[in-house]
Amino acid sequence: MSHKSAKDFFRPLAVGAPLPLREIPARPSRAIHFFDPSNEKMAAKIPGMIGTVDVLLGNLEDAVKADNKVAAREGLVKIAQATDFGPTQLWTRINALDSPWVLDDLTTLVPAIGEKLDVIMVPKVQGAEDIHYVDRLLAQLEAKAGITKPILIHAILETARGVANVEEICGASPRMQGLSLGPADLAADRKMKTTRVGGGHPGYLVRQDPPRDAEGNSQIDAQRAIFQQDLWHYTIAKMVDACATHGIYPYYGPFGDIADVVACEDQFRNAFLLGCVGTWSLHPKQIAIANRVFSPSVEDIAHARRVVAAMGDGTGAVMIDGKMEDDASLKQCLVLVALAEQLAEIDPELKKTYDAIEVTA
Ligand SMILES: CC(C)(COP(=O)(O)OP(=O)(O)OC[C@H]1O[C@@H](n2cnc3c(N)ncnc32)[C@H](O)[C@@H]1OP(=O)(O)O)[C@@H](O)C(=O)NCCC(=O)NCCSC(=O)C[C@](C)(O)C(=O)O
Ligand SMILES: [Mg+2]
Repeated sequence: MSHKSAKDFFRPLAVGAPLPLREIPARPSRAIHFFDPSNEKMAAKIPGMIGTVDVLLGNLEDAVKADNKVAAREGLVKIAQATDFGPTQLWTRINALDSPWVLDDLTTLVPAIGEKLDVIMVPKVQGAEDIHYVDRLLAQLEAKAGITKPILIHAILETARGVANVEEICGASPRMQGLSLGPADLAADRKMKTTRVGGGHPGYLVRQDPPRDAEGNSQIDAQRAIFQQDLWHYTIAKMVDACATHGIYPYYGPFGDIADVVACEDQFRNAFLLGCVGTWSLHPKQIAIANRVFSPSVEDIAHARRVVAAMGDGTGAVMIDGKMEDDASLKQCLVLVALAEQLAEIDPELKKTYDAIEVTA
């Protein structure tokens, strides 16, 4: 097997293409909001959403009817050309690499709106070879169109092989920006026996042991607590480790039960706590949930700042409220403080909230 030299990653893959980035910027992306550019009612709402959501994503793949694929592509070009996105990022999800639409997606979008597109999400990525294909093609198209900044790639993990190859996918190109979980396709590909788009399942549970009677016999019919488990824990944890290893960003993905805003918030928060930086929003009402969950809470920031203040030069151990804090808990607190600072830069309301926190001794 041949390997690139380390320095090859810093050279463009086509003469005249922009230089690859050495670091992926940590731009806030709490919610990646999906819209179908062929749906005129939905598309009309997009300019008004700028500034209220971190990422707007024109979706061309699944959830867009086959008859509307060309209209979606052309609709995205029209919206992007006519709109100043200000602080909001513009992403797209192209069709799958084995579909009849993807080549036209790329050869249309890059020349027409390549300067405005921050990230291209590639669905159903199986291994590094899929990223290499898109990487080279993007470089050629960028060079031809005179694009000045490299368009980044985000891969959706939605096949068993993609999950098995997650490490090589993350490291396949300096364009790799991050990963999202694609729970619906992944469930189908793995032959899981669920029928939902993300979220939990009441059958995936652990049950409390049965109580015993005076003779020591198990009372299996007694009332026992059950604890529903998270179907996605393994995959998300694997994604988080692979992304952290490669300096890129993990995201949860879709939560299809739009009406169940409570369970949606729980699923998002699990991902936030495990290390994800954001999630998807399929419906306008999921944006506020994502923004709330993926912004550190006032309590967390108040505590983090207290630890930072108490830890002085960052070494040693101190007691705060009966708990030991040391170098490693300080590092966790610094993750939260840094995230709050990034978010405050783009979200004036949040800045006011964080600025108002008083640090107690
Ligand atoms: C769920 C649906 C059908 C409910 O659509 P609805 O019309 O029934 O909803 P509504 O509550 O009646 O809508 C209220 C208003 O909001 C608008 N609206 C509604 N949604 C949006 C939106 N996203 N962006 C902007 N506006 C939106 C809608 O047009 C309407 O406007 P109106 O008040 O003027 O009548 C609709 O929200 C929708 O199509 N959302 C996007 C779905 C999507 O992108 N799915 C693909 C991603 S998930 C996936 O692919 C899986 C994955 C990763 O690949 C894998 O796990 O394998
Ligand atoms: Mg999918």
